Amino acid sequence: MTQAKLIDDCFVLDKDRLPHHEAIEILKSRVRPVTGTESVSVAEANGRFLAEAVVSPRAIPGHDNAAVDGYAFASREYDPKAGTDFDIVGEAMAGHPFQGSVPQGAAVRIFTGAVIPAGLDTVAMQEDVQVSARESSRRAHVPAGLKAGANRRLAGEDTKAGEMLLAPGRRLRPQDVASAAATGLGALLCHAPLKVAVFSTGDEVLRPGDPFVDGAVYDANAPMLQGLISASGAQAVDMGVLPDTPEAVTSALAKASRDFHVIVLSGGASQGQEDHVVRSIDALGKRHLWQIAIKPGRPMSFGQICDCVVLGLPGNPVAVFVCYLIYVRPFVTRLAGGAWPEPVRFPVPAAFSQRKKPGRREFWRAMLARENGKLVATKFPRDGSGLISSLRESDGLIELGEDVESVGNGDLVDFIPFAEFDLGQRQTGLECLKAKGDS
Ligand SMILES: Nc1nc2c(c(=O)[nH]1)N[C@H]1C(S)=C(S)[C@@H](COP(=O)(O)OP(=O)(O)OC[C@H]3O[C@@H](n4cnc5c(N)ncnc54)[C@H](O)[C@@H]3O)O[C@H]1N2
Ligand code: MOO
Repeated sequence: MTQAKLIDDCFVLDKDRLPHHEAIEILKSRVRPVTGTESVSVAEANGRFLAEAVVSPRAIPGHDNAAVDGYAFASREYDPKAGTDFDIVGEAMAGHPFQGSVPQGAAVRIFTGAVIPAGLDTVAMQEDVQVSARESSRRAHVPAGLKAGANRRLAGEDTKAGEMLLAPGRRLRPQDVASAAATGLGALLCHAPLKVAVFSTGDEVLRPGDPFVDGAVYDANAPMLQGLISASGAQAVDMGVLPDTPEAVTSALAKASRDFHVIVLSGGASQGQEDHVVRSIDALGKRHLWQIAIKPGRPMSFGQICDCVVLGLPGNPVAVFVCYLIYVRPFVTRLAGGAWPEPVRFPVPAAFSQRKKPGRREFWRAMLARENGKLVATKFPRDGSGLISSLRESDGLIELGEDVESVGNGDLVDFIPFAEFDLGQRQTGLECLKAKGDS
């Protein structure tokens, strides 16, 4: 008797599933910024998506100014071989320019940031200058060896008037905000925050803090998603846990679709009888994709209810995390007014060997380590999609394309550090790197 082969690998059907690049194309083609714009004070603009270009109305710095505390003089009156004595005729301080004109043969006592008086172009550092008092006047001996223009910061050397500093769509980092603030702009036109509703689903899911019940799991996905969404620059609102009934899922989605730009759900994404997310999207709106040839995260779905985007992620926390970083994050960023972000993939040698099933894209959790002074990637030893420990203990993801069938020791793999997704670094990883050092 021949026995029918059981489907013992839940990914055997991958050939019929949407390839990763097609899923990305669908997401990219369906997306445009959906939020309005608002004027935001420059300090509050940190982390916001810029809606219009920042063009500098002025040159920065506005004047030639001193880079050090010392004595300003005219280089044409200075002998760089022998040094020169100058009469000190006044002072220039930051915010208090020297008033009047500087006579021939004279220098001005000057402090860092002060405007260099007209006619002068060079500053000698005070440590190098000998000052002597002679009758009522004071003289400064500037030693040999200074170049014309030394210790002078030129007007406009940082920024030219009319220069475009920041393009629309940029997510403003502290250094971008500094650059805009330095031009004198008090407020910037930014996109209003994207509002994202976060639902967990499943009769087994309890909220952290609830008393434990046999057979239950605590909701790890919603707090994680809230952190991921905030890290992407959007506003997450926790909408609680939905029970496994079609009525509950459908009515919650219908209501949230009126109040939010995006709904992100976890759980109930696959084909079980208690999995209602896809059926609810179909009933209320339009589904654009479901089932991608990737691991983890295959049952992810994407659709819309009127103008609200719905992203249904699988329940397994690792699948939630990976799907969010690879698909949801760029999508949310674009909807929020940003450019589609591409994380940098760093080629790093593998310090392990492992076979891989071809035909699907895989994302492996990995740690960085140093071996003989070189950075290498080690794979987290276990693959389970429920292992939150693997997310906590890794430094990033190794991305393996559809054609890859195995990774051998020393092969270069594409490693994406979590820092590429604005998720910071694993502190213990850094300590570990330091401890192992290059010794
Ligand atoms: N017969 C098949 N079974 C499964 C398939 C399949 O193709 N055929 N796919 C597997 C894969 S892959 C995944 S991923 C999961 C996805 O299923 P669901 O999205 O329907 O997820 P659930 O069944 O609701 O949950 C899966 C797992 O995750 C736990 N979970 C759910 N929500 C949370 C939460 N908020 N916090 C922590 N953990 C959560 C849940 O208890 C389950 O253990 O389906 C496979 N099965
Ligand atoms: O791919 Mo599921 O998404 O393994 O956990």
